[in-house]
This record gives sequence, structure tokens and C-alpha cells, in this order.
Amino acid sequence: MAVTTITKETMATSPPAKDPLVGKVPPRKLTREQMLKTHRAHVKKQDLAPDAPRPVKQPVMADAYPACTKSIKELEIIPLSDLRVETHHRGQAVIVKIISAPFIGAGSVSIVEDEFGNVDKIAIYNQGDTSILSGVPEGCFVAIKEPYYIYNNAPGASGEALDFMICVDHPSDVLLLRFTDPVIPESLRLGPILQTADDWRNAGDKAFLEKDYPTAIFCYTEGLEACDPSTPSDDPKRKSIHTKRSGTNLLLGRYDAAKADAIASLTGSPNTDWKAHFNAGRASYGLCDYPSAKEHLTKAISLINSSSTPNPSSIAAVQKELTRTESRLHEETTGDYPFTEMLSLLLKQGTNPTPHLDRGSFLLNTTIQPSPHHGRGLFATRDLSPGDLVLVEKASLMPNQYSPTRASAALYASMIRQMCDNPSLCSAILPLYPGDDLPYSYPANSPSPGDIIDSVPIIDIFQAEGIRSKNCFSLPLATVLATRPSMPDNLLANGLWTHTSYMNHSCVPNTMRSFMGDLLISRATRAIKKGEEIFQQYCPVKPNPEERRKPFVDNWGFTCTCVLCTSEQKSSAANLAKRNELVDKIDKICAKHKILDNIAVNKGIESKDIIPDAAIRNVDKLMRQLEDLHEQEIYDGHEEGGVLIPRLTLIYPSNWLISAHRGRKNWSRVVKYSIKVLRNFGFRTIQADQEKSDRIEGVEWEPMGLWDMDGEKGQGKAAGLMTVHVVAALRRLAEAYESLGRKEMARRCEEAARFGYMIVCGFEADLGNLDM
Ligand SMILES: C[S@@+](CC[C@H](N)C(=O)[O-])C[C@H]1O[C@@H](n2cnc3c(N)ncnc32)[C@H](O)[C@@H]1O
Repeated sequence: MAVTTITKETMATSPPAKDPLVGKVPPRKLTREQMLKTHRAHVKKQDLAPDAPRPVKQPVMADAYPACTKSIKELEIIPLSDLRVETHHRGQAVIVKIISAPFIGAGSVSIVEDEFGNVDKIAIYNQGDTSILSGVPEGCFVAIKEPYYIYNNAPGASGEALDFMICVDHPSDVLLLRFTDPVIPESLRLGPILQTADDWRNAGDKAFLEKDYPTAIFCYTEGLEACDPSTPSDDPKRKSIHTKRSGTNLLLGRYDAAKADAIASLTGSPNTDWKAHFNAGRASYGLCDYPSAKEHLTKAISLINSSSTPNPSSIAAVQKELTRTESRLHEETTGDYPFTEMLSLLLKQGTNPTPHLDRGSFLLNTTIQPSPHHGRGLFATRDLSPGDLVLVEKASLMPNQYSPTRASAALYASMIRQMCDNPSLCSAILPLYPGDDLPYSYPANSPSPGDIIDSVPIIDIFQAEGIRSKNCFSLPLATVLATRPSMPDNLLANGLWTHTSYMNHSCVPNTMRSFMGDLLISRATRAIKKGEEIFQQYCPVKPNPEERRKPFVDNWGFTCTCVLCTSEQKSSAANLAKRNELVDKIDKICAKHKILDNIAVNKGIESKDIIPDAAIRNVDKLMRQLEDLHEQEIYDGHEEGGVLIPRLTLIYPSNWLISAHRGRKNWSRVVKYSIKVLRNFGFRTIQADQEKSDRIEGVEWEPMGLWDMDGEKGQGKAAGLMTVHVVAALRRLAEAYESLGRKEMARRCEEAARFGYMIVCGFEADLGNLDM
């Protein structure tokens, strides 16, 4: 079923303050008949619309509570009749049988019965489709560890009987029990449904053929349990069930389990062991563990070759996997990617492309270390030049969901499901910074999220949501496509890149991030020395310093101390206030005379009108006043080792003036204001220095000077901010020089624009995309 929307439809309503029932056993509950009748009516309605989208529950941080970290064996089993209202039953558990079909809403709601005949309702959230518990079939047994018993309707709602349920948020708080599990009370047990390992294996095979893979896994597991414990561990029956379960786990994307089963199925005979290594290799590939994949696949080939009758089709199948594994290893070690080919692949896929590219991650240029700014950061492991690839990382998680209202819920659901399915992922995801909102922590030296208890990893959904919100990125299908004016800019998915997540923020960073499918590409925007911290912009920065600060405080809980933010703090309050007034005035004039500009932000805004002289003069005058309000001693390189500090509020009027003059083919003015745009983004050009002497058009200029601004002296302090607007200004400059007959300058500007566009898009993309 599709994961589509976030809803709180089945969330408990908060009890009123001082509710006398809180902490007490309810005085009366719905009877078994009432409960089953209402539930069946819901299920019937659901059956009439089986394809209705399945919503996702969004956790509410105010209600956060820790996951159970104890084994079921350590907990006191209590009857359902002991459950107290709005209470987390720490140290206790219930064991119940599911006695109804589930109602699938934001979670799975079922009716359950305990060994004493007590009946209650249970809502299980956050189970993935690979788990039987996402469907909670009637007749299965579950243990709910440290159950949370809540109101299911508003207490005292007029005319309604009080209704309660057990709410299971953390997926590891509920265990699917095997039919013969000794924790199931004797009176509740049905006795084994099937008797022998062969019966269970056949049942597994049947479920497999019906493509009910979670049930197949359940049956194979029962089959393994039913194997005679006195038989040796290399019992062929046991081995064959492991092989089957390995293949099924591979199909479900449960690579950790698939690999463990493959290894458990090794017999010592090349005739069967090549298959075990083949499965282990494919599972390792699924886990992006390419060295291990190569090892297993190489072993598989040598085993096939050593058998008396090597099967050519088996060799071909393994060789195919080995070849692609070697390609991933090549990418991981060299950073060599066919980006243009990758883009064509994304575009070739038609209307519903999958963003998942079969590529490795190139991370060798960076390492995680403690940062003076916050916690841990990413640092360069070697000197990098402007434009160099800093890293390419394949998303650890990235659902194919580009609808803005659904993208974050889809990523949250995928995080939970993937960690349950592949517990080894927990070691990459759970150390990420979760923010400071969790009202509890897990004591050191005792089990905590990610640890395996009762055969499943402990997952805390509130912690996971904190990690999602502090570490995820939004992304288009490809950044180069997003720079096309014709592309809608609201199609954004959400993903998690666990290595890049360690990068701290700077408003004027030394790298720029772009995307290609599910690959995050980061390139250096200036020279970075080995050992230097690497920064990225968490979100596009606002020109106004006050507005700029807000998202970082609100969403990420920090105040930025980059050279731009600290420099701007030195401006007088009076100057900042006057700047705001001028910006308002300029905005009003510009809004009246919208300009034609094909850079990304102006998508869809077009005007063929010639802008009146008076408006141009006015904007020019106000812009000069605005320039004068940027104190030279702060912005013009007298402080901070000669670094030019961006003057972001001046960019919009400079761009407007470029377009206004371009409309009149006044090329010398286009040159003047394009150079101003570059300077206002913090780039020093030789020409910009000459600007005041009015010799703009007579000065030769070295385009690379744009990027390598200050050499050794400015190392780590340069503040040029690379954006698609810089590229657009360079193109305008090139066009203007061309029109003025200055071919060499035009060529150099075009070359600089291409270089900038490579940084913006992550690869050498065609500048023509900016006109599409
Ligand atoms: C994605 S994490 C970055 C890695 C983080 N430093 C860590 O130790 O895991 C984002 C968090 O890092 C912190 N952070 C990032 N950039 C920062 C900066 N420039 N100054 C202070 N804190 C920053 C904020 O707390 C933010 O919520």
C-alpha cells in the first residue's frame, strides 16, 4: 500500500487536566461484543475501498517517550485488565492473541485477547511492509513490551462510551511471537499449527509462490525452529531452509538477514556454496559494502569453476554482479563518475523516474572530526582546488516521493522501516545529531537504540524523527534540471546522506552541494587546505541579516558565526534600519517594473517592456545610497585578511539594473552592474578594483581570479558566495563584452560561467540549460 499523507487521524486525544482516570484502571470498558462489532464495521468499510491510500502517523515530539530497552524475559507479564489509563507500564508487558482482522489506517488497529479472556484494542504504528506486523494477521501472538495505554476517544465525549487502546509507537516495543514461543501462556497456545520442519518449509514455499514474503520468512523461521535440535548444525534440511530464507530476505531488501542466512547455509560443498556466496555478495552489495561483495562474488566464481561441471550461466550471473561491484569500488576510490550519462539515464525514464542511481560513494577527501563550531564536522583530508570534487555520496535513504506535503513523512517512514529491516544501518543513522528536543536519554552502558534485544533492533521513533529533521536535505531530481526556468521548483524529495550530515553550516561556505538522482555531489567553491573544516549552506541564505538568522535558530538551534554574519553584526543598528528602508523603496519600484531574467529565481516572470528612464535612475540612486550604508571598513576587505564581505541586499537591485540596461542594449552598463553582482556576492575581480576609476572596459581580467581570491592569505576566510546568480551575471558579462567587440573578455567570462555552473550543478553541464 502506498504511503501518502501525514495524518493524526488515530492519535489519542490528550486527556483534560486533572483527569481522575489517569493512572487508574478504567471503571468500565466496552464489552468484547461492542468492541468486535464496531471494529468489524470499520474493517468492512475498509474492505470496500481496499486501494485507499494508507496514511502515515507523524510523531508528536511533546508526547515523546523512550522505547523499551528490556528483553521480554525481564518484564512482568500483566493481564489486560491491569492496564491503567494514560500510563506507560514500565517493567511490564502483555502477551495477547490477535482476534480480529486489522483495520489499516495510520497504523494497524486490531482486537486482542489475553490468557484470562480480557479483550482490548491495540494500534501498532511504524511497521514496514516487510513485517507481518504491518498487517497483524488474525490468530498471531504478540508481546507488547512496556505498553502505553491511552484514550481512544475524547474522555467524556457526549454520548460515547469511554474507549481505550494500547498504542505501540516504537516498532521494537511489539514482538511477533512464534506459535511455540515459550513466553506464550499455556492456556493461550494453540499448540503447533504445523508439526515438522518439512511442513513449515512447504508452507514457506507456498507463501513464497504467492509472493507473501513476510509470511514465507515466518514459516521458514518456524521450520528452522522445528528442525531436530539433536541433528548436527550442518544438517542439509536446516541449510536448505537458510538458503530459501536468504533468497526471500534478499527480495525484501533485508540484506543483513539475507547475508547471515547465506553464510549459515554454507555446507562445505562447492555445488551449493557458490550460491551461498552469491547471495552473501548480493546482500553485501545491497548494504553498499562493496569490498565484502567483491570477496563473496570472487569466491562464488572460484567455487563454480572448481566443481566438476561448471555451469556457464551461473558464472555469467555471478560475473555480472562482480563487474558492477568493481565499478562501485572504482567510483569509491577515484571519484570518477559519468555524470552526463547518469543524467541521461534519469531523463530517459519517462514520467515517473526513479532517482536511485546504481553508483558508489566517493568520500575519501573528507573525514569526520570534532569541530570548534559544533560537535563533529567534516574536514578535508587533502588540499582541494576550487571546483574539485569534495565528495559524492549515495543517499542512505531517499524515498521516491517528490510531493512537498508527503516527502518528509515518506523519509520518516523509510528511516524506521530500513533500520528495522537492516539493523546494520542503525550504526550509520543513530549517531547523527538528533537535536536537543528529546526529553530523555538512554543511560550509557545499558541497551539503547540500535542494540538488538529479542532479535530486533531497538528503535526510538522520536529520536529517529529528531535525526530526520536535523539532517535531511530536500532535493530536485537533478540540480541542473532545477536551474531550468521552465522547471517547476516545488518538486522536492527528502533524503538522508549520513556522511554529508556531519558537515556544519556556513552562510558563505567553501563547498556547494548539488544533486543527481539520489547522489549528493559537493564541490569546492574555493581552495581548501588539508585539515580545514568543510562547510555547506543548510538552506539558501536571506539578504537581510535578521531574516537570515531565523531559520538556523528555529530549525537547527544555532546562531551562525560565519564571516558574513559576524561582519554584519558590526554594522550600526541605525545603518541596518536605513538599509531596510531603502530596500523597501527599491523593491516597490522594481515590483512595478518586473524584469526579464532567465536565472532560476525569476522563473516565469517575464516582461518585454522597456523600463522607463526615471525608474532606472531612481533604482540606481537608491542603490548607491544603499552601497554607502555598507561600511567600507566592514565590507571592503580592510578587516578579515582582505576578504570582501558579500553585500547581499545589493544583489537584487544590481540584477534588476542589468536586466533593465540589457533591455536597452546598453552594454557598458550591463558590464558595470554584472561586475557589481559579482562583488556583492563577495568576489573580487581585477575590474571591480578598477571600477571607481571608470576604466571598466579597458582592463584585462583573469577569470580564475574570481575563485582563487586571496591565495594563501585569505585561506579559510574568503567569503565569495557561489550561486546560480553568479553564473547568470557572468553570462550577462560575456554577452555584453561580445556585443562591445571584446571577444577575449567574452570568452573568459563564458569560461568562468561554465566553471561556476559546474560547481552549481556538480558536473560540466551545458549553460544552455539556463535558457530552457
Ligand atoms: C546536520 S548536524 C551537523 C553535524 C553536527 N555538528 C554533529 O555534531 O553531528 C546539524 C547541527 O549542527 C549544528 N551546527 C551546524 N552548523 C553550525 C554552526 N555553524 N554553528 C553552530 N552549530 C552548528 C547545529 O546544532 C545543527 O542542528
